[in-house]
Formats: sequence, C-alpha cells, structure tokens
Amino acid sequence: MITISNLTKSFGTFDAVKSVDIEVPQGAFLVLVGPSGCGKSTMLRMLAGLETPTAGTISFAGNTVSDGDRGWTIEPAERNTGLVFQSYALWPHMTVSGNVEWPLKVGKMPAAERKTRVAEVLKLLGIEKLAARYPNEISGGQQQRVAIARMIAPRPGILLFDEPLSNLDAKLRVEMRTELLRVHRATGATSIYVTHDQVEAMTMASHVAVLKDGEVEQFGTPQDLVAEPRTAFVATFVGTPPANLIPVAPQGVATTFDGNVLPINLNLSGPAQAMYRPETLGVSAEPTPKSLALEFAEASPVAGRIMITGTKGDMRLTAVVDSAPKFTPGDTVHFTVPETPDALFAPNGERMP
Ligand SMILES: Nc1ncnc2c1ncn2[C@@H]1O[C@H](COP(=O)(O)OP(=O)(O)OP(=O)(O)O)[C@@H](O)[C@H]1O
Repeated sequence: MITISNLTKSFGTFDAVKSVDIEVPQGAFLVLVGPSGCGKSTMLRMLAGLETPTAGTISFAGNTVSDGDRGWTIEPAERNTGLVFQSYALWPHMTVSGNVEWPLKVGKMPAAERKTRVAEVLKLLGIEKLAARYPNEISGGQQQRVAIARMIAPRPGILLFDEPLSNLDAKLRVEMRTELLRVHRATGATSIYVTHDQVEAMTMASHVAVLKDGEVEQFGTPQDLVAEPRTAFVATFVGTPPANLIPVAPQGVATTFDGNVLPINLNLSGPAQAMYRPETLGVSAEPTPKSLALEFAEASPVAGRIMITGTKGDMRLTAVVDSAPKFTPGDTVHFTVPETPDALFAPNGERMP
C-alpha cells in the first residue's frame, strides 16, 4: 500500500501539487492522468525520491519515505522503487545485458546470481536475443524494453513510469501497453504510471487519479470515473470518446441548450451543464423538435458503429450511432437530445445531485 497524505510541492509561490491524498493498494496499477502542467511528473518525482515535498508525507507499506513537513526524503536508490522515463537513457557504451546488469552490480549482487537474473528479465521482456547488442544497434521499442528490464532487474516493489510509451509509434504503443501490464503482473509490484493519454489511462489502469492544476479531481477505478464523474472536467476527460457537455438554462418548462430552446424540462433553477454520453445522442440530416444543429466535422467507424462529430462555436458534440446519413464537411448535422441527461454539473463544474 502506498499512502500519500496532504502531499504538496511548491516552486516559489507556485503550487505544482496541492494537498493530494491517495491510497494505492498493493499490486494496483495507478495511472496519473491530466492535461500538460497539472503536476503529474512532479508527483512521480516525489514518489521516486527525486524531489522533497514542501508539505505532506508519502509512505510505502506503512514506512514514511518522504516527509515534507520535516523536509526530508529517503534517497531514490534506498526506497525500493524503479523509474522509467520517456527517454530511455540507456548507457550507450554498455551492451543490453550490461545495461540490465548494472543496477545489480551497484546493489552488490554476486556475479552468478546477476547472470541468472539478467537472463530471467531479458526473457520476460522477450529480448534475450539482443543481449550482446549496443543500444544504437536496436530499435526504439527494443530500447524501451531494455529500459524496463533494467528497472525491474533489482525487483523493486514499486514501478514508476513517466510517459514511457510517448516516443513510440501508435502500433508499438498498443503492443507495449499489453507488454507492460504483463510485466506489472509478473513482478507483483505496485505501479504508478503517468500519461496525458486518456485511452492509455483507461485501458491500463486498475485505479486512475485525474489531476487538474495540481489537485486530484477524482480518484477511482476507470469504471467509476466513466459511470460517476464527479466534475465536468472528469466527464470530458475520460471515456472513449469522452462525454458531451451542453450549456443549459431553464426557460419556463422548456430549456435552452446552447441558446436553442428545446421542449425538454430539466427542472433547473439556473444555468448548468448537461452531460450526454455519445451513445445517447442521435443524428439526422433533418431537424427534429428536440435536436441541435451543428456543422458536421468528421465521421469515423468505431467497433462496428459510427462516431459523428459536429461543432458550433465552442461546442463540440460526438454521437456514436449504428447508422447515419452520409455527411460531408460543411453539412449541417442535427443531434437529437434525449429527455434525461446522464448527469448535470453546476457552472463551476461540480456535479449536481
Ligand atoms: N523545477 C521547477 N521549477 C518551477 N516550476 C516547475 C518546476 N517543475 C515543474 N514546474 C511547474 O509545475 C507544474 C507542473 O509540472 P509537471 O511537470 O509536474 O506537469 P505535468 O503534468 O507532468 O506536465 P506534462 O504532461 O506537460 O509533462 C508546471 O506548471 C511546471 O511548469
């Protein structure tokens, strides 16, 4: 179990991470996700012991490893964590097996044991044939495997990943996701993984923490976040594709949806944001009494269905439907809105009861 309590990191007067409280169960795969600059890497660096928190504590299995209130942190090498970055940072003058063996040498493991362990992890990552090559003689994907092998060789109890797949092409990323999860399970370690790719987050995670401006907007399983987003930000950040938000306001017994009056009564007392999942919206070429006209933007096939996106000003709606008329860019597409939204959020983004 990793316990993060009131964790804060300030750079001068700027708080990059603010009062974060999270408990990560043993063996979990926690993904930290959020837009650029929200504090993901800073969180991971504190977990790795590369930064001392300004306030709050981190403990691993009940032992405090960083204490911002006292201003100390246990050194990276002493805290049973392994870290892999986006850039693989392999030692160019060492072979693949030399790279993987290095942390074991530093850890003073006897030579015979090192040899067995290196062979074991190279096999686990499927790179045993590359053992004698140098980093410049293998591909980017293979280099990333070597970096992961090097990280897990000393058997750390906690694996930390900072956007490890972002340098790889799309196909390799998908393959490596599966591979990483296999390694995670094989080691039995608790993993914490930073990404700004929500698809990666939702497919890999046992737990997700959505960060915004240094704070945790929501922490839970991927299913929890999609089913019950606590804020409008989370609603538009998770799910494939993410949920739609439409600005709404009461108009007698009707409601204005982004300025258009529709005969739907949402019983509102003031302005709000209505959330509709893409599969609840319909599309048609002709208007209906409960539809909104947007400009067609794109259509793409998803798992045997069709995803249609339209835009109007700042609003972007996505519907996932079984079939749709053929639209071309510039056409008007009418999105039909169901009577009941999937959720309502106040203008400040908080979920309404
Ligand atoms: N050493 C530093 N000094 C001052 N500000 C910093 C420092 N490190 C990070 N920051 C700031 O803290 C905020 C959080 O940075 P961080 O790198 O944790 O974000 P991130 O979510 O990982 O972003 P990205 O997805 O772009 O990597 C940013 O606004 C960044 O500019």
